[in-house]
Amino acid sequence: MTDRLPHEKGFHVSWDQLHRDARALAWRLQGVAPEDGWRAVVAITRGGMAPAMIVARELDIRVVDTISVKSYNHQTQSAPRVIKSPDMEIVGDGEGVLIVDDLVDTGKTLEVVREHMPKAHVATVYGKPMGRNMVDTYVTEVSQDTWIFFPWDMALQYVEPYRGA
Ligand SMILES: O=P(O)(O)OC[C@H]1O[C@H](OP(=O)(O)OP(=O)(O)O)[C@H](O)[C@@H]1O
Ligand SMILES: Nc1nc2[nH]cnc2c(=O)[nH]1
Ligand SMILES: [Mg+2]
Repeated sequence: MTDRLPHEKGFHVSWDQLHRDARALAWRLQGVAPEDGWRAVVAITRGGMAPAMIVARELDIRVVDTISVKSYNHQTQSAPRVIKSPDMEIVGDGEGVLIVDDLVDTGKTLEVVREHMPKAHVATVYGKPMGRNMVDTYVTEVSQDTWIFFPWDMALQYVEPYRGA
């Protein structure tokens, strides 16, 4: 487990917001694409899968692979482990390849992923200051003491009105 600030704030992201932010990410990535476009997208599972799908759709990238890195159990972090690698025949050293994740926090996940594909372009939708240097392109920054809640971890539920009957 690593020392980290407690999460004092929550940043709740709806599907709609995620879609808009992932499209904004795709727009930026379009601006820095190699001349003949990105060769492939590698999603960091599981959180990178929905953003990677949206980016691949916007940029018409048909080759999509995954790398699976496990480090968090709820909000507790341990040393990241690669438990599934992408097809190295496709991604090679990462040249022309986009790596997509939902967020960077401490940057430890991306450190491990970058070792696999050193020349890849790393993109996340959200970022926190500690991991900022591990990302080439991202859209929205939140403070280090904020926990981001994604739509796949939430459900709509009834709330009591402020003033009861
Ligand atoms: O920058 P770091 O401190 O390494 O944290 C960022 C990673 O943590 C979360 O994944 P998690 O390990 O919770 O797995 P999941 O994507 O399967 O939910 C998130 O999706 C990033 O991949
Ligand atoms: N959902 C979620 N997963 C994370 N993994 C590391 N930081 C975060 C975060 O802020 N939110
Ligand atoms: Mg993840």
